Amino acid sequence: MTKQFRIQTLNAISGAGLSRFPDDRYDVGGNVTDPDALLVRSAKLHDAPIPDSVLAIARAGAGTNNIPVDAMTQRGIPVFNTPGANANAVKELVLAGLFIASRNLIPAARFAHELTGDDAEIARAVEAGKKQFVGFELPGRTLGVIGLGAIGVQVANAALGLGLNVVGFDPGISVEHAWHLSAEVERAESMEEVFRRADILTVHVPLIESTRGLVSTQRIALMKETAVLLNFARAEIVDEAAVVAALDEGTLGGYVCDFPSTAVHKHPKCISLPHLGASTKEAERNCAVMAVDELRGFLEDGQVHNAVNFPEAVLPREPGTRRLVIVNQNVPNMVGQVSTLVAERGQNIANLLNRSRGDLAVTLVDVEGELGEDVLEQLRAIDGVLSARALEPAA
Ligand SMILES: NC(=O)c1ccc[n+]([C@@H]2O[C@H](COP(=O)([O-])OP(=O)(O)OC[C@H]3O[C@@H](n4cnc5c(N)ncnc54)[C@H](O)[C@@H]3O)[C@@H](O)[C@H]2O)c1
Ligand SMILES: O=C(O)[C@H](O)COP(=O)(O)O
Repeated sequence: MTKQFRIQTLNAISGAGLSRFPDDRYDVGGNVTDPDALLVRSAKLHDAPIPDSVLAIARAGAGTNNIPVDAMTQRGIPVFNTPGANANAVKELVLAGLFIASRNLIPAARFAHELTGDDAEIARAVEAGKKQFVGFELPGRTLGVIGLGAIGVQVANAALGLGLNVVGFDPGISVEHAWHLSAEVERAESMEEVFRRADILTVHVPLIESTRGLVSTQRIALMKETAVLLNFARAEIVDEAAVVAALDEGTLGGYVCDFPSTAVHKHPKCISLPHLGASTKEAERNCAVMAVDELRGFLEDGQVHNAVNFPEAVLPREPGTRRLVIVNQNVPNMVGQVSTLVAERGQNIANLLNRSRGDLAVTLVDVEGELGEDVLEQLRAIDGVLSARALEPAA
């Protein structure tokens, strides 16, 4: 039996999320063809053809740099992500990174793993060898945080609890995140100030053109020679060649990141983890649940919540009406043309919502009576309409 919606998953997505797609109406899986929506984690979609059937893409996670967002916007396809759903998991790994760096934990564990002999010999080797792993304590040191979004705020607040001084920089901090940021976090006047002052510096910005190579040769040169750089955001935010050069010259103390590469994974002053930031059961569940709910909201009701390229458009369904979901360019007279078209058919509009973001707008129109393919053809023919769908009556 053909089901109403088809979802193609391009990564392993938590069952706690997938089970929210009602079985009787959704076909879900990696082999689904002609999907209405794609559900991904880190799968790279830039070079993959996105089928014409796709109405929406959801990223069960934070970063959408693996998705051609601009091209999807041009096609009128919303790209959803799951803000904050994995922030605690990343915060915990960043804290682990702090301790890994301050107490030389990975080389120390490697040393212990390599010990040979009987217990007495091991005990002697431990006492002789441990001095090479002497670390430093965190209270009184300064943590610099670049990017105070869902993750940066949690890292900053938790670091205060460990006795660190925290200095942060985020010119675009949201009101929501500012509310959650402890007043004890000092606001830096510039990014450079953070680089200069930090004993440990951590970056929590998205990978976009303006953040690519943000940790550059020039900025690393501002850092203390003993400073440690943490990168649990994206590899490309850091100029790896510049980091390796500074580590080799002794002008940077260490680099801990979530992104192994040929440049860093074997470097004696680098610790890299295999992109584990969001890999907890809790984060995987949170992200999947949120992403599935976002997709269902859009497919079933035309609602847009947490899209990175679309305006928020949330309008409760009007019982008994059919809904037109129109994605259009944000130009004058779109709503006028849509409502005229409906009125000329002698149909009443029970409810209407028009929301815009940049060059794009979403128009939801709840209409009394039938809506056939003809009205959709007419809507799609309007200059500036990118897509139009009609949804069955709400219960
Ligand atoms: N390692 C992992 O597994 C993992 C997991 C989750 C997220 N991430 C990465 O971390 C990034 C941040 O996640 P988030 O949930 O905190 O996102 P978020 O959108 O809540 O926060 C990002 C913050 O960065 C700020 N920002 C952007 N450009 C900046 C700049 N040039 N200087 C200073 N601040 C700037 C924004 O204003 C925003 O407040 C994601 O985009 C993703 O790439 C990695
Ligand atoms: O941006 C994110 O949310 C993280 O990088 C997590 O990626 P993952 O879902 O592939 O673990």
